Amino acid sequence: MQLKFTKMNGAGNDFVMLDNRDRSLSLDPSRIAHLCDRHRGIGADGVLMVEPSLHGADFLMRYYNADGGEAEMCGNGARCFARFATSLQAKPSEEVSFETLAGLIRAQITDGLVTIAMSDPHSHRPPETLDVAGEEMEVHFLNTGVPHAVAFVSDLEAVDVRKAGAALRYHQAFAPKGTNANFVQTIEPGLIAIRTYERGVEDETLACGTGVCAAALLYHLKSQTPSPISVKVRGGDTLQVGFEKVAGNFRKVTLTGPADFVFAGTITL
Ligand SMILES: N[C@H](CCC[C@H](N)C(=O)O)C(=O)O
Repeated sequence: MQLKFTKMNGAGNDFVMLDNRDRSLSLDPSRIAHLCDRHRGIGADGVLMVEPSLHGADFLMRYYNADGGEAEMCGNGARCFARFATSLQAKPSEEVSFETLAGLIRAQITDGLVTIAMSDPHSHRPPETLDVAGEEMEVHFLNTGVPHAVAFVSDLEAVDVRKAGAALRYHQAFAPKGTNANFVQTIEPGLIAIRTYERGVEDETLACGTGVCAAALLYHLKSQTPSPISVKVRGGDTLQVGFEKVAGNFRKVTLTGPADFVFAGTITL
């Protein structure tokens, strides 16, 4: 089987993009994982498929992690999806909407930067002290389309993200589905830095969009710093998170950042 694909990345979080508007593709988890394999496949943190909308949006977005499992949402992936899906249109639009398992996402494309309006965050938990790989950490939690545990630290470079990230990702407190694990350091008021161990990639990624949103919103709760909040990711980019508070709840959360085409090709499966 010859499969056409496009490779993109959003702030270093990289993806295989597939056009499945005819719904002819049916890839099992092992094939998805093969596409993401950095030695035997194309190499990526995940796979995004463009499918026809089911409820009146422009498209439907399916997201799969590198381990082949489907996830509800992907923030960096959604920005890449917006640019890729509109590139398939006869007259590419600058605004696009698409359904995800986490809800409807609207995107605005301007000069290579993409702003997505996220689904409303939920399931906020007050911080709790957890044993994370033998170290006591105060851990916050928020679901921004997918689950995120966030620990604020004084020195991001000193964190063993693979060890502490895996311990948090599989921690009993987040069983059975687990969570993404984020470590955040305040750089200056309104600017934080983040490192993320991603569920389903099972490693640190160069950026995690939904993690960036969770970190920014939880940082607001800690510091009362107003919107927008800038977040510097491991890959070197700085993403912007906007939000409003309505009756104490976060609403109109937006994520702005790059979404770049890298190459297109055909893989033999
Ligand atoms: N690994 C995440 C999904 C992708 C999130 C990340 N790539 C993003 O940009 O939001 C999970 O399984 O919950």
